[in-house]
Amino acid sequence: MRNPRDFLKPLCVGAPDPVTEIPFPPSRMIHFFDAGNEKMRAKLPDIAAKADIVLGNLEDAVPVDRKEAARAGLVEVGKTIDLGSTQLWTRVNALDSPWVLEDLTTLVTEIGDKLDVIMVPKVEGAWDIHYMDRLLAQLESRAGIEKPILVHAILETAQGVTNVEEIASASPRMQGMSFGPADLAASRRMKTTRVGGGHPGYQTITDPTSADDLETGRVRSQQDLWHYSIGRMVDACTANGILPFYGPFGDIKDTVACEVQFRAAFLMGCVGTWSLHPVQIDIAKKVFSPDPDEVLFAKKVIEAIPDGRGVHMIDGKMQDDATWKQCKVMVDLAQMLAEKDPELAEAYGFTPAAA
Ligand SMILES: CC(=O)SCCNC(=O)CCNC(=O)[C@H](O)C(C)(C)COP(=O)(O)OP(=O)(O)OC[C@H]1O[C@@H](n2cnc3c(N)ncnc32)[C@H](O)[C@@H]1OP(=O)(O)O
Ligand SMILES: O=CC(=O)O
Ligand SMILES: [Mg+2]
Repeated sequence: MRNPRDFLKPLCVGAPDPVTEIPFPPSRMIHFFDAGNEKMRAKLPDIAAKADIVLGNLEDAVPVDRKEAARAGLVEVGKTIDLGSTQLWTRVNALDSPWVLEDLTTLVTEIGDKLDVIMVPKVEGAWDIHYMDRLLAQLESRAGIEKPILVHAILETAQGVTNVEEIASASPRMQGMSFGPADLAASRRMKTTRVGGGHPGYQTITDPTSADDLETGRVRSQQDLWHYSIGRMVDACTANGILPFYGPFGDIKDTVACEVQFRAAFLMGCVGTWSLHPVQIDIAKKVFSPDPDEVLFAKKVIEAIPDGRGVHMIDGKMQDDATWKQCKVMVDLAQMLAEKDPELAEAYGFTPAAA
């Protein structure tokens, strides 16, 4: 284990100092695009105006013969497109692939000052983050980068889930984690063919009403395949001051199920999700911006209990120190989002000056 006193020292002479706090700007959706696809690249300024984070994907979904085009397209994006306050991320190829070294070398050297976060797929343990940590420090030093590039791990292998706590605490560069249900399903030998969401076969059933009739009157209920792993990810991230995200939802046309999957993750503590298609940006924005009625109630609780202590009845519900803290989480998030979005500021009842 590293000497804890060295944890916040750069891992290469001339590299920037690690951050002490992970920044938490609006992060409701990480919008994936293929920078090698000219059509998608052309849409990026409009997409960036709506999305909190845009991510140039170099890994899965980019075919082998277009890996270099995707990388070169992302360099062009970084050099030529002004994304305003929208963050620019990338997902590099996996650490066991032949492309990742060139991904990292090229991107840090060419647009390292524009990249906020590098998403690393198929992270299995702290050793993968340690590799990234040292290499990024060397590349940052060589390129004269002043702000450290942060690292985001995808939780998408059985070994990654087993080691989730050590991954979350492996480096001060760790910005957060995304849940990757597609690769995780394959890694675990789950018998599914989907990218996220539920499965009609994963159910519970009530007892039979009679021994002779096993069919009628029994209620079946579809269960959440991902609850356990998302819960572990949320706890590991939050315990280490980093941010948990849900990942992809592949049934682009099923906007209803997408919204349900996103909302389950939001309620469990995720701060955002991936959007794979422009239609998912609006779903993510709706779900990961807290409901105005909940925010108004939370504001009422905070106003009614200025010191956050004791027991109170508000609208027939018991409130105490713990509910006050929940309300504070809700209002702080609402305030942060309202600063970016005047419509939300109005819905949440913040005057522009207070927002
Ligand atoms: C398991 C994982 O690893 S998930 C992460 C990896 N996967 C990805 O990154 C996938 C990203 N998304 C995509 O490639 C596409 O959205 C697809 C393949 C899913 C669907 O694409 P299409 O069939 O072209 O969708 P559709 O016809 O509805 O597209 C409408 C328009 O939106 C554009 N568009 C689609 N997806 C995106 C996107 N992610 N970003 C920007 N523009 C997009 C299309 O180019 C098309 O433009 P046009 O109207 O000018 O022709
Ligand atoms: O990369 C994401 C996944 O679900 O796999
Ligand atoms: Mg994956």
